[in-house]
Amino acid sequence: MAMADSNSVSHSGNALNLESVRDSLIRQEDTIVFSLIERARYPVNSRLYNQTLGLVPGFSRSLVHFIVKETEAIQAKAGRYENPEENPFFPNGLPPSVVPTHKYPQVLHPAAASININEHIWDMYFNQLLPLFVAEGDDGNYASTAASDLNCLQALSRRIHYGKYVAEVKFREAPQDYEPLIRAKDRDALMNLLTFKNVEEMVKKRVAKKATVFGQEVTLGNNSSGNYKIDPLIVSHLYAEWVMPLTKLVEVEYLLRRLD
Ligand SMILES: O=C(O)C(=O)C[C@]1(C(=O)O)C=C[C@@H](O)C=C1
Repeated sequence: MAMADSNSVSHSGNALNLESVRDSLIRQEDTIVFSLIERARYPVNSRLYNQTLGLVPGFSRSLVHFIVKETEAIQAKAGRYENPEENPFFPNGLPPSVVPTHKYPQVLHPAAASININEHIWDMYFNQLLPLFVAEGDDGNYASTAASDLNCLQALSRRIHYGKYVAEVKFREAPQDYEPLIRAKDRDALMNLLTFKNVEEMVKKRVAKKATVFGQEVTLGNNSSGNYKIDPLIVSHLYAEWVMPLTKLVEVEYLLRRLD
């Protein structure tokens, strides 16, 4: 029988420890790599991101902004943001959930809810990452392209904000090491303490390998074309330059609030 994957602490009921939290990060790599492969099906479609075209009557921002905001509103009604692992890109004015509340385990310090770096993730994704891996051109598939963008954004956001759980585990495992640094508000020392260079090297190699495996042309013969749907080097660059540094930023922000 297939087992439900333990993609998240809030669903798995697993003990919270560094291994289980890292397992979740590893599983989330699959989601991120697949979401990028899906987005790469479409060309850049830059009209989607242009604020000045006025594509949506009465809405002054870009079409992608409109689609993300409206999608988040319906997902909020269905309870998505009741899950402490999920953070909206447009938190202001979101409608409340209309479905029965699910009891998510209270793992995090309540201050976790005040940490949302999605503005940063939005900027990184559209201005730095996207131009690296999509083709030039415009095929008019704006709604589908925006849905793909939202999948990428949500997968990246979930992974990066998962730093809250990583930080909670690290704090619980060594409060005597973290507490003095938190009291001294010493960001640099906290950053050093929570950094494992060897783990980061493994993550970079593994995500590049996943991009190679998931993004290869599958044929029935054994002639591999050597073409990948997303360049494995771009995926490891994404992790090295943005995903891991932003996860660590979330970890530091969380720890700084951990004793409040
Ligand atoms: O695995 C950890 O310990 C994490 O904090 C996660 C992570 C990452 O983002 O992948 C971040 C910092 C560490 O240096 C190693 C990896």
